[in-house]
Amino acid sequence: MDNWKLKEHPQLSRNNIVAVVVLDGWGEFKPDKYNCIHVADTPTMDSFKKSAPGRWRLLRAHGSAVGLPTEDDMGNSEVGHNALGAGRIFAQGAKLVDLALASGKIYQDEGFNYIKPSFETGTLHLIGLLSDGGVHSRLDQLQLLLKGASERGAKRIRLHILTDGRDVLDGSSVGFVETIEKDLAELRGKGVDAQIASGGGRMYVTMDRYENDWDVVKRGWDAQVLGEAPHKFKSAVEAVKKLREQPNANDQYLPPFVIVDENGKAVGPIVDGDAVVTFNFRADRMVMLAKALEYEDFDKFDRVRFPKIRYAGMLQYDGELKLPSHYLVSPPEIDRTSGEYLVHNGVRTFACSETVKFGHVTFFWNGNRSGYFDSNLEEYVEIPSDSGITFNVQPKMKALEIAERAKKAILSRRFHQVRVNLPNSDMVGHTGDIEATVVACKAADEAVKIIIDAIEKVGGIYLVTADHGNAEDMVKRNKSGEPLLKDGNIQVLTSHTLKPVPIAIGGPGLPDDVKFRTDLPNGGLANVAATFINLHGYEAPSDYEPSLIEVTDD
Ligand SMILES: O=C(O)[C@@H](CO)OP(=O)(O)O
Ligand SMILES: [Mn+2]
Ligand SMILES: [Mn+2]
Repeated sequence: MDNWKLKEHPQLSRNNIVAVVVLDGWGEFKPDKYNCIHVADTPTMDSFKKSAPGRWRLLRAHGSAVGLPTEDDMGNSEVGHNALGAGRIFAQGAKLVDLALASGKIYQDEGFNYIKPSFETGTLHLIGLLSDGGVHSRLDQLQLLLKGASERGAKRIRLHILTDGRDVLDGSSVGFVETIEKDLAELRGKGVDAQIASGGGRMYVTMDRYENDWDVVKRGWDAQVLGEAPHKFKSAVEAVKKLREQPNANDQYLPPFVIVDENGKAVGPIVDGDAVVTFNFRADRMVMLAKALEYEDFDKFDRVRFPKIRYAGMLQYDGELKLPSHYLVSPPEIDRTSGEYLVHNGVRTFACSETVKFGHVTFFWNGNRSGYFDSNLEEYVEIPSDSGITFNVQPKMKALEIAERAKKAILSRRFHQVRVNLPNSDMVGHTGDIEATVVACKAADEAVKIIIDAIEKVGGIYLVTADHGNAEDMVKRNKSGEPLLKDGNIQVLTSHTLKPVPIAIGGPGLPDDVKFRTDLPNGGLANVAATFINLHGYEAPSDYEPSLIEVTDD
């Protein structure tokens, strides 16, 4: 690729300072007491809405608009930020794995053939998130993989499960474990020695991200590899049921457990000669474990034992690090992202969030690629997140710090694009704590105000949007939209939603005649990159989804 030069925009000038703000988990929904954004005091975001339709509108952020298999798939940060940064819609991991399983190609490709020799004398270990959430993994894909691997010679299989409660309702873990236990029993009926070997809640065991807290990965390592955990059970159904009885227990944070035989011995530690597959397709929360499983040199925690295994990821999780080096399905090839174009055209970028979302505006934004395109033109700042807490205890998180850092970058006039992710509505929404989520939404709104004020001072432009819904609806509903009661109680929705997200543009640098086009009613997140490329004074590459704006002459 040598033609990185973007054409100058015929009407919009270059060298503007453009703030690109992504509110994580901020969708649009009717006023309702379970709509935390509506309940919260959010004057800044509300004020944008008044400029509709010309400078405020809604965007699609789920399903096919972000490359997911069906319109029932809620949006998520990975696919959302991929679309925002890349300006095009790519078939995403969930879909690519579906296709590879349906065609059987998954069993013909390099990754599976790499692990297969271990089936002869070793065990096949499958590690991943056990739910049908479709954000990080999917139960039906795991079921197909179990069947497919056993038909192709895996004689001893151990499953290391992570319970969800974040992409699906809390408490649903029991049902998922029961379902997979049935599949394993069927396999045993066919002579395959298959069982669950360990488990734990995704947020407490294994699925940390962006190196926020290595202890999370270590707890998983101890259970999965060493066969050691504070809790030991004879069966996983019993484990999950019992551990959920502890005060304040929930699926996301279940402590690690191992399954033991009648002599109290762990049934499935990972040992030399075994094969391991991490079956999540989504990258961010698997990269840390992938490093622990693959890197010879590793100093993040004491692994005690580093077994000689054949390891493959469901996908390759990091295209820059080529991690893991073996994988069952090739990841989407998200190339020529907006960030790469901007550096080739001399546009200077500053990106910032706190640890738990830092990779969203860098790694995901740049097409699942770590590092800078050009460190002379880019600066990425990570504000350390609190670790070891659930964010309902600190619903303001680091929103203020992120906004202040962005403000400084804007006022310095050193950057053309100042890009941030404000995590509050998403991270606190996932805790299911409605009161705290209201506080979170207000904090995010205040952070937006700080950034907008800075843009005002430098005569710049702002573009404020979100990656998917979450805090705007915190209750499970029936088909007619009423809360779906269970035993007379509402069921708190901890997951993302299918709702559209707002986008607002403005600022003193935005010419009066710039408005949202009216001919893109189905516009989605992938249309945003061309939009901000225009705001930087350039035409977007011709194969990008069209820009949302036009320069009118009235
Ligand atoms: O926390 C996460 O991993 C997901 C939900 O599973 O949220 P987000 O896509 O917003 O990062
Ligand atoms: Mn998100
Ligand atoms: Mn989320």
